[in-house]
Amino acid sequence: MKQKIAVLGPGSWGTALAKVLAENGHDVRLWGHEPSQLEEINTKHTNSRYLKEVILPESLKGEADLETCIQDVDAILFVVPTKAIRTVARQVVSKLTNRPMIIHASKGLEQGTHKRISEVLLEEISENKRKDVVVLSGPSHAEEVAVKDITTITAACTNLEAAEYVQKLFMNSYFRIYTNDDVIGVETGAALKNIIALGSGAIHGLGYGDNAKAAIMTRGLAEISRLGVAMGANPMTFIGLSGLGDLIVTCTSVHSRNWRAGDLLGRGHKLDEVLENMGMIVEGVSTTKAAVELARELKVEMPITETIYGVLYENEDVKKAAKNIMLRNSKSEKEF
Ligand SMILES: NC(=O)c1ccc[n+]([C@@H]2O[C@H](COP(=O)([O-])OP(=O)(O)OC[C@H]3O[C@@H](n4cnc5c(N)ncnc54)[C@H](O)[C@@H]3O)[C@@H](O)[C@H]2O)c1
Ligand SMILES: O=P(O)(O)OC[C@H](O)CO
Repeated sequence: MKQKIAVLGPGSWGTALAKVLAENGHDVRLWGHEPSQLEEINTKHTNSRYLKEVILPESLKGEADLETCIQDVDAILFVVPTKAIRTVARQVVSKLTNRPMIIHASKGLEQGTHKRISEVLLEEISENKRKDVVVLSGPSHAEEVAVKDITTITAACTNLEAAEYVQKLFMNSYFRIYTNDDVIGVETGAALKNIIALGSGAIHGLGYGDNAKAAIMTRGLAEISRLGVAMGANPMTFIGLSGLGDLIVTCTSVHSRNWRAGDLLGRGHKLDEVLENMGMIVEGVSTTKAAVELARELKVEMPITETIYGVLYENEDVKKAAKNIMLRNSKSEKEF
């Protein structure tokens, strides 16, 4: 059934997801705070800063006024960077007139609180103002979804009916959605893979080969799972789309902003310079800080994440860091 949907965040991912929804016949409005970008979406049907050469459906409307955008919608999809989730949720809650389904497709952990995004949304949008909160996550670069390349991702909610509602909204011949009830596992896999992608890019930038890439992905998955399980996740979720699947795509694709940022760091560029040139969100940088703090608090060993933290926040030399991690005390692969 045709649904009215507000998409908040007209960056690469918000635009690609809004395009899928509009192509599926839904009434979609895309909200952002850059008037010229919304004007471009409405007149030229493009969003050239984020998705070059992609033509958007004419039915997809850009909307500058948040209140108008969320008026009477069946669902609201949050796709702003993690650092903006709480602020945007607060803006939304004061303007809600009905009880929409809340969906989010962002990947990260909140700075300071270390909360998952769905936790922030549940905290800010009280139950009487919304239906469930559903997480959308998996191996999916916006650039490929926007040209209808085949993609599979996960819709997660403890209420499977809500996850199935979201599955139906998005499913089509190039975009396949699976459901999952392990929200913690799906969100932690999504957030933490960006840290490992930074490392995988750095390894490439330093000139190491495929063995090193396989090593960081495999041992990275081990530490993602360790922290995720300590947070309450089902370990099996980490070999699914939102875990291993997303780790593979982010650690191997040139589309990945996290991988590209890591590659530049490996080549000796400074973090500030890398982030300035990227022009889009690189979630792994702030997630590294939140993950290290959380791992220390929960007493979970995360040597790769700690090493990347040293490079990002303590000015450690990336070349030396790569050597040092290889020379840590020997251990068994079976130690979880
Ligand atoms: N790009 C992808 O392929 C992809 C895929 C899956 C998930 N994600 C996740 O989606 C989230 C968004 O990523 P993206 O790639 O679209 O980022 P982006 O940098 O391309 O775009 C971010 C958008 O959010 C807007 N924004 C930022 N702060 C805002 C605020 N306070 N209020 C309103 N709008 C604000 C920006 O104007 C921009 O339109 C991230 O968490 C990312 O990890 C991205
Ligand atoms: O471009 P990245 O590194 O933010 O990754 C995008 C998506 O999360 C890949 O699934």
